[in-house]
Amino acid sequence: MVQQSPSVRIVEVGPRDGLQNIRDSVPTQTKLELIRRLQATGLSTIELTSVVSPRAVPQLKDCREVLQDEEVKTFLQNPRLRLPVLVPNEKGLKIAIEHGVREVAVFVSATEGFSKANINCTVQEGLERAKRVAALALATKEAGESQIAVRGYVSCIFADPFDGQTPHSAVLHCVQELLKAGCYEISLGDTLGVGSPFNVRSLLAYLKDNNIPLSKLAGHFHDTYGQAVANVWEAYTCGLTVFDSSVAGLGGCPFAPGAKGNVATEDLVYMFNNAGIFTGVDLSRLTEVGTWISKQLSITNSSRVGTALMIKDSTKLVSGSSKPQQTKPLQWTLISETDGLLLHRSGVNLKITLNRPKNGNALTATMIFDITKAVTDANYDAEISRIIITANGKFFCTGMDLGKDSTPVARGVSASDAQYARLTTLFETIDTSPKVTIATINGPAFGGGVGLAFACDIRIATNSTVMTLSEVKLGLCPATISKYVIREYGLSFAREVMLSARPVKASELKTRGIITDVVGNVEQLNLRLDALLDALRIASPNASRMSKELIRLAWKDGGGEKQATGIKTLFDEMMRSDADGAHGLREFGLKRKVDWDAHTLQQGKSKL
Ligand SMILES: CC(C)(COP(=O)([O-])OP(=O)([O-])OC[C@H]1O[C@@H](n2cnc3c(N)ncnc32)[C@H](O)[C@@H]1OP(=O)([O-])[O-])[C@@H](O)C(=O)NCCC(=O)NCCSC(=O)C[C@@](C)(O)CC(=O)[O-]
Repeated sequence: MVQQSPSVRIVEVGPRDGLQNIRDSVPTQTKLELIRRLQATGLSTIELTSVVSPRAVPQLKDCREVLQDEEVKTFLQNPRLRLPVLVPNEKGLKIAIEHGVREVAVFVSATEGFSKANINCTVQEGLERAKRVAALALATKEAGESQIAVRGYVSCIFADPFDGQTPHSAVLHCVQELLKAGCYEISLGDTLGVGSPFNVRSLLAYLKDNNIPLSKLAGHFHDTYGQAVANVWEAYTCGLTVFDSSVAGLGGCPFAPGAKGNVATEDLVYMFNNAGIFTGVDLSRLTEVGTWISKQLSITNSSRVGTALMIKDSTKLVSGSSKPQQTKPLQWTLISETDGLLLHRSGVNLKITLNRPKNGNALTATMIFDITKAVTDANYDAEISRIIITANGKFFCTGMDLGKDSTPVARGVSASDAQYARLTTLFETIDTSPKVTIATINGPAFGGGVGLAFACDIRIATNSTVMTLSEVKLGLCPATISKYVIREYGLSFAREVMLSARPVKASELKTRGIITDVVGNVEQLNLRLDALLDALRIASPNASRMSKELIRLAWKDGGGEKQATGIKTLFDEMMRSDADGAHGLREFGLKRKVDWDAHTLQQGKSKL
């Protein structure tokens, strides 16, 4: 297969620029793991470390160990990878060469104040030093090997923390000198992160007018004022195609109070991907690296894209796949059909479909009995892990059957025990089910229909869904369902909607966290359900049951003796040698992920 070469090259500077300002020492193994993970995302240029004095940059005092690592050594020999190492002087260069480094980076500041503070010399002295290092590096040419490539950095291109604004001419001077010294590329660093697109365009135009080929320049923007992504885009439209960035936006500048790190690599990849500009980087893997390193360093992930994608991923479990159309639909087999109810089965999933659309799926006594029986049977079936309640037609469920022969009150009779018992048993059977229950709500719900949805663990819905506690309009109250409605809504909101019978739309239900996901239509709802069920394969059914029990204990007996005893019982149960935990931990030790659906189906025969 022909490999497409990236239209934009990203220079990942996380392991060096990103880490060097972190005060707590980062273990070498974490640095190595970061490099390995970054390389696996498709990034082909990664700045490995900096061979500097441990006194100057204590965080990178393990640069030799990093370069000596066997995997890094293999990377260094890979002709497809560029792995620059920052070297401040000849000593650093010598060490880098000894470790097989094939590309080094030299750096200067365009401004005197920062040069003095950062490398304790004038700009001119810094340039002389960089030139000496570059000359030595370029002179190095072992038998059969190409010479060492040299990249140049110019910092403070827009402003200096001590001197203020940087004149364009100061940047031009440094760029000219470094190019003359043999640097193949100069990275222009907005070290303080103060520049904006206007400054970028103005500087690049000036450099171009002064005969600096833009193909020799790279952009290195920090994000202090939130302009970094915009600056990269502006530089790209001006003609630059190489950009420095760091995963999770790692980095900072000790001389710029409040300075943010580098522009986040995730944000760049996302931006270029959206513009159809190929970076060669797998965004999803990169996001995982950003999340991982942020956790390792106990810092907030500064990548907006990384954070957004991480949240999206973490809600996938309850909200289904972000791309339902890419989910392979499950095969559902009809296993039973009664008056008003269909039962389908797919693997460990049982779907109960209310099938009385002409009457808005209002709950007849037969339906209540059949739903209760189906849930009860499933509760005892070791091969069922999840129960889905959904409906055919325009409505999800219009609640208790109000037909004239259906309710005692409609018949002019007061004896209501049987109806009370029916409804109570129905909702309680669902609510106390040890299985994961999912209401897949295809449209409006009223009264008992709301109760049906609220007795379930997870709710997903179409945007035509509206929930109405309409009982007061009929002179009734939401009696048996109140247990679940008030639990999920909370007292104040429950009071408001019970007393007003206000229809609550899907969008509001989503905002309130009642519905985890809203989709456009029933087809999408079915796909979203399948995606959700697929995502839940990672969860052990027994662990889910115990988790449900913990929630119940907190709800019913929070802070009390019963909760404490219940937690202890569940703790003991999960630690048993024959429990799911034993299997899960064994597989974890073998670095294997458990498909709990497959595992469940291997145990015993289904009763249904
Ligand atoms: C749903 C809309 C807005 C549709 O309003 P619409 O779109 O104008 O359609 P419609 O009214 O023509 O309804 C379509 C069909 O569904 C029937 N239908 C509809 N709902 C029921 C029902 N519950 N029971 C029996 N039949 C029902 C309705 O009678 C009609 O059948 P058709 O006349 O064509 O043969 C309207 O029909 C309506 O307002 N229905 C009543 C909804 C309601 O208020 N439900 C609450 C019931 S009380 C309850 O659930 C008590 C409980 C359980 O909470 C107590 C407790 O908690 O203990």
